[in-house]
Amino acid sequence: MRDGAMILTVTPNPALDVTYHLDEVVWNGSNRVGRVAARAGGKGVNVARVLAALGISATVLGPLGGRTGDAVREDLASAGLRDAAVGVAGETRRTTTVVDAAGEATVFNEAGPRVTADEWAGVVRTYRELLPGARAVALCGSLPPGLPDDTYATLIALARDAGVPVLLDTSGPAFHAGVAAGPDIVKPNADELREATGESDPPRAVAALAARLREAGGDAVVASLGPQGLLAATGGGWWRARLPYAITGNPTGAGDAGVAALITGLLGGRPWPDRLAEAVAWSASAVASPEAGDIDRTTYVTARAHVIVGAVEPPPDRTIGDTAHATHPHR
Ligand SMILES: O=P(O)(O)OC[C@@]1(O)O[C@H](CO)[C@@H](O)[C@@H]1O
Repeated sequence: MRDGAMILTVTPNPALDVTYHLDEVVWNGSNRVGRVAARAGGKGVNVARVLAALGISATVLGPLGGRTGDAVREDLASAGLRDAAVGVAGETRRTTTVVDAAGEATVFNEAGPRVTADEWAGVVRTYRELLPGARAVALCGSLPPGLPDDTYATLIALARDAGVPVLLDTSGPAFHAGVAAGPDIVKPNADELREATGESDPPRAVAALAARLREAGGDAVVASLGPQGLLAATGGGWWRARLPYAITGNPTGAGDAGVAALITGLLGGRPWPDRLAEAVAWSASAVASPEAGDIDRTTYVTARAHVIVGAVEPPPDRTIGDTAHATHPHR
């Protein structure tokens, strides 16, 4: 571990996250919005925000452009987050989340601006410069139009060459290509698992993905299954972690809080059951806070005391791959 160094979060498609809070949404009707929040977002930004709240130094990297990009930069600065963003010509996107009083959230994510190869080369250059000072890297969220499917795979290879542990949280073809580059941890949700493996049964899907990840030199699949909690397949065993009760609020960003906890656990070399319990509790604390990227510490404390973590057997008809692959110093 590099003392005094930071966690680098990469968000290729950052956003100005706009959240509308209403008592009740009338679809096909006209709605009066009770409260509006607009802040810097995108998955890696949320991860950095949570890390910062936990007292861990984080740097945000990604392309930003136009007035929306300026608004994102300003918000990052006012949140005290270090930003290594690279300027691009296209206008940074907005996302809109509509949350009602029952905690039902509907998310509208714009595609984002087209990022050119030259512009992305600038981001990769900054990434290379920051890697030697990073304790870990989190690669998070969708790719904007214009970037190839192997964008994350390239960043993973660079991190591995530099000996920096890396976590990948994305979907679609970028996820497929990223897994093949062997990141230390991947964190798919139920839809991403199904999409990546063609399996609808989560344990079988996790087993299939874990086998693929191990083959590529990676280690752990931590699947977030909503109210059913986390299912993790690691080189050291399988675990399920969940809360015995439901949390209502805004679930947007809950996965990002979980990612922040997983990275913290990775750096501390904590046992997996502990890392998963932390991830579930911080995710719960994110649901209980109104905006993505925020956490509610009271909810964390209660949730941490109630998380149930247990070892589980992998599904019998699939292996999870050979655990005797070369071990990584950070695992
Ligand atoms: O379009 P992506 O990159 O997949 O997701 C973007 C996004 O919905 O994810 C975060 C919640 O995880 C929001 O802050 C953010 O805007």
